[in-house]
Amino acid sequence: MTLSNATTNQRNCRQNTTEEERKQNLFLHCAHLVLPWLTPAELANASLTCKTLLQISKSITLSRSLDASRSFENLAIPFHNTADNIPYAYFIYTPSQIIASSCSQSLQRQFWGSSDAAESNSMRLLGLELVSRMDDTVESVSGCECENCLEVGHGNELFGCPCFSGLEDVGIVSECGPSCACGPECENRLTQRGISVRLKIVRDVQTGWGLYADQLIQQGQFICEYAGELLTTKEARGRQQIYDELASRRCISSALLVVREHLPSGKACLRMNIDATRVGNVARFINHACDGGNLSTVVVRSVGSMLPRLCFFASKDIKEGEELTFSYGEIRVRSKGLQCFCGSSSCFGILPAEHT
Ligand SMILES: C[S@@+](CC[C@H](N)C(=O)[O-])C[C@H]1O[C@@H](n2cnc3c(N)ncnc32)[C@H](O)[C@@H]1O
Repeated sequence: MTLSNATTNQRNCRQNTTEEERKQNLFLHCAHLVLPWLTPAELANASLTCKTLLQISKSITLSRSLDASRSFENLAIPFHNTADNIPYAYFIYTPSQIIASSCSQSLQRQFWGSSDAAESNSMRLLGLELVSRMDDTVESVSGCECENCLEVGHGNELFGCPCFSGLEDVGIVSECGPSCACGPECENRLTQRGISVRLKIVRDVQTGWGLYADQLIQQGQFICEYAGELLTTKEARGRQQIYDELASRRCISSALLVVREHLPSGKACLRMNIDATRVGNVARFINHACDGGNLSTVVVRSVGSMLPRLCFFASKDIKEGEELTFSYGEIRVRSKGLQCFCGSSSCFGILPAEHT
């Protein structure tokens, strides 16, 4: 071989290597873009194809298990499982209520689990745009123009803002909203700033995933909203039938909540059907306790917002590591009623089911 032949071979070889590297980098880049959109079953299939995809799938699974909220909340909410080998629960995350019909097309899947923070952030913002937030449904009512919405009086009572009415004891609270001049930092928007207590999601063999306190929580502290798809009663009835059927075969853990607001006369004046089964937030993991648990539910109205929101507050002091629970409602005898494992001394033995 002559000297010039050898040099040409070396150059071809280097060009081939660079081309191989370029293809490999492109493959990696595409995999990092596509795999976080996959469901667990699709991810498992992809991981069987080659070592590279197996590695990426593993890192996606780890990052999913570290934050159920996909950075939508202020604090990460991790999954913990020593009961079996399921690393996380898969669903589409929304930090606030959404209208079911508008999300059915756009929210079939969600970007979740990339270890690249920049990519994750831009995809999260894209996800937020896809979510048609209830904040957009604004009534034309005039709100407050206070400089300081809530002032503390001598007896520690709050007063000042006409929007404020704190009636937690009867389960209704009114907050400043989109029609008010005050901004997001206003003290009378407690439930609008997202989750501010550390929480975790723990798996139990009998009750499945459950939401737990990861710090001491004081009585009266705001925990989270019950976010999900807002359904018409007709839609809710249809979905409940399907969920009941699937739940009796242990194929699904449904999270369809019916909220009724009552007039002092006892008559129901408002009914909300919130389904967090497919699209929801961490409240979908709150299990039932026959003794009422440690959470109370409060209907929160924000001035100018058309629809109220259902929020959870601590009904007593809650220790770090304690499970957060509330009562799903009255027990009703059903042929396919699920067994209750709440463990309280007043346990009825059967899970309450909604009259949808
Ligand atoms: C809103 S989800 C709560 C999260 C659920 N544990 C999960 O794994 O996704 C409601 C479902 O959780 C289960 N569950 C909740 N409380 C329970 C209890 N006290 N005993 C047994 N199962 C319970 C039932 O399967 C119920 O349909």
